[in-house]
Amino acid sequence: MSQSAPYALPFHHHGKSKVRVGRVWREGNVHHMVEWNVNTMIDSDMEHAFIKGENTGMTATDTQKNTVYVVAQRMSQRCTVEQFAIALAQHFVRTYPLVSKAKIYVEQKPWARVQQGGLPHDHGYALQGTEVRTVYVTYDKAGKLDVTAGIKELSVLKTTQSGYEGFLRDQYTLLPEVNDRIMASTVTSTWKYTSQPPCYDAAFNAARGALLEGFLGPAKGGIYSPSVQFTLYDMAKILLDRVPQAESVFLNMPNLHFLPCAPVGSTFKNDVYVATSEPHGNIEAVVTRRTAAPHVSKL
Ligand SMILES: O=c1[nH]c(=O)c2[nH]c(=O)[nH]c2[nH]1
Repeated sequence: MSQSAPYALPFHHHGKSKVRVGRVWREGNVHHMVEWNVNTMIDSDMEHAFIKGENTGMTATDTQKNTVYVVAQRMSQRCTVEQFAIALAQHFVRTYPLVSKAKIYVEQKPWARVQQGGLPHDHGYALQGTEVRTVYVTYDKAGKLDVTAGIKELSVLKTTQSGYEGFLRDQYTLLPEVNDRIMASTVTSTWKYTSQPPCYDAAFNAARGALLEGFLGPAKGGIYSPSVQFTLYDMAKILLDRVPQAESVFLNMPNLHFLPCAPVGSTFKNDVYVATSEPHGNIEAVVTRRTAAPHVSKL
């Protein structure tokens, strides 16, 4: 760094946000489509741009955006969002000498093939739910690859098998203790892989299934939740059981309150609720294997 620079620049990176790409793989009449929202970020030796106003050697964010489409086209075989993010990160590090690390975050929109008369449609998709599949990949010059997969805003609700009792009471506490309430959340989770699973899609589906099972329990009867906290830990536990390549699970769980309602002229009869989204509780934790380093990530 320049001797004449009056202040240090301990951190900088630059990238392009929200690059939206659709990718279709046409296998005869059967087409496969994904939609990705890509965020690129690169660490590079570009102090001179900040301090001296010299852009020599800089990989412009416009170039990064263009590269998203180039690498999407290069993925000639159907691929997972993780494989795409890895290819993109490796491209930046391997192509540009001044780039020391690429950090790629991608959200996949929940397009799902429509079933028509019991048959999968050749080329027709519908949006499934609101949850988004995510991946955050980093790759550096030393060849260190980190893959953190996730799901954003998986909306879940159960009408019973949830309560909240035994908490501290003082002059500020109004909340009654209950052993039967509605529990609802939009779960955001990320899990970091120590090694590559045999199939990223299968690992994602297993993780999603684990989160749902931890929240809801078995189809018949469900499972009792004494708090969002306990359920969160259970969800992460099942995920770590089912996905052996995952080492650390981050979970963010808003507690979306359904408030018992007494309609005018009546009382609460376990049937009518005021549905709310704000204010909401917010419970967050990281659960890891004993030997693993935690990753804290809202991505
Ligand atoms: O499961 C819950 N955890 C809390 O921490 C909390 N706080 C609260 O008011 N209700 C709940 N419910």
